[in-house]
Amino acid sequence: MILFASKSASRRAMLEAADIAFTAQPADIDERALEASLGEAPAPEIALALAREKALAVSQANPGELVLGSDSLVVCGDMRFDKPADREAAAAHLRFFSGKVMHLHSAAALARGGEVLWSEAAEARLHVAPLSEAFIEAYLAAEWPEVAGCVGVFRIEGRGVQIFEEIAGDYFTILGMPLLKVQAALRSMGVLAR
Ligand SMILES: Nc1nc2c(ncn2[C@@H]2O[C@H](COP(=O)(O)OP(=O)(O)OP(=O)(O)O)[C@@H](O)[C@H]2O)c(=O)[nH]1
Repeated sequence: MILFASKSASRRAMLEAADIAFTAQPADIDERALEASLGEAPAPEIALALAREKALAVSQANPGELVLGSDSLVVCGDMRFDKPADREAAAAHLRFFSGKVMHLHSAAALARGGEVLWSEAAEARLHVAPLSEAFIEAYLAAEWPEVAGCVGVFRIEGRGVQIFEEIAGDYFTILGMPLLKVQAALRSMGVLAR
């Protein structure tokens, strides 16, 4: 059994589908302050730092437990995006993404006793179709507020597919965590049977 330092429903669903036993204990860290302190570090490094900090925070509070943390962020053009603050921000994000390539970086980290044992990041590239105002309004009418908790303002398992013309990358990375890498790490640690 591992501790999962996440409130993300889609990440928890991934672990359940993979039959990875966990107890959820979301990390209480100031993600935006940590992200701001990293300045213009490369996006994978920011996602890794946040995933590590979430795992470390919960591992320090639970000595002896193996803790998994994860984080996702989007880079598009020269801008970095987290989850939309409100519906207006969601529409603004979609307007900006229109016709561009969205780089979705997801990272995961495993920690025990306040020490990071493993961490990795993965990137998916999602080519966004030209999005009209009419489409954005209809899309948010259907998908808000469900996508309020989604970086990139989409649920790939839902109507998010309508936004894209082409996707390159791992499905789980897009959902929010590089699950295949997490599974391999847990197997290498003997937590999961091979
Ligand atoms: N359902 C769904 N969620 C997505 C998708 N893409 C990204 N997300 C979610 O977007 C969120 C990214 O925000 P984060 O700050 O990394 O994580 P969080 O939701 O705050 O949860 P924590 O792990 O507790 O930090 C995560 O919950 C991802 O699972 C998708 O296609 N479908």
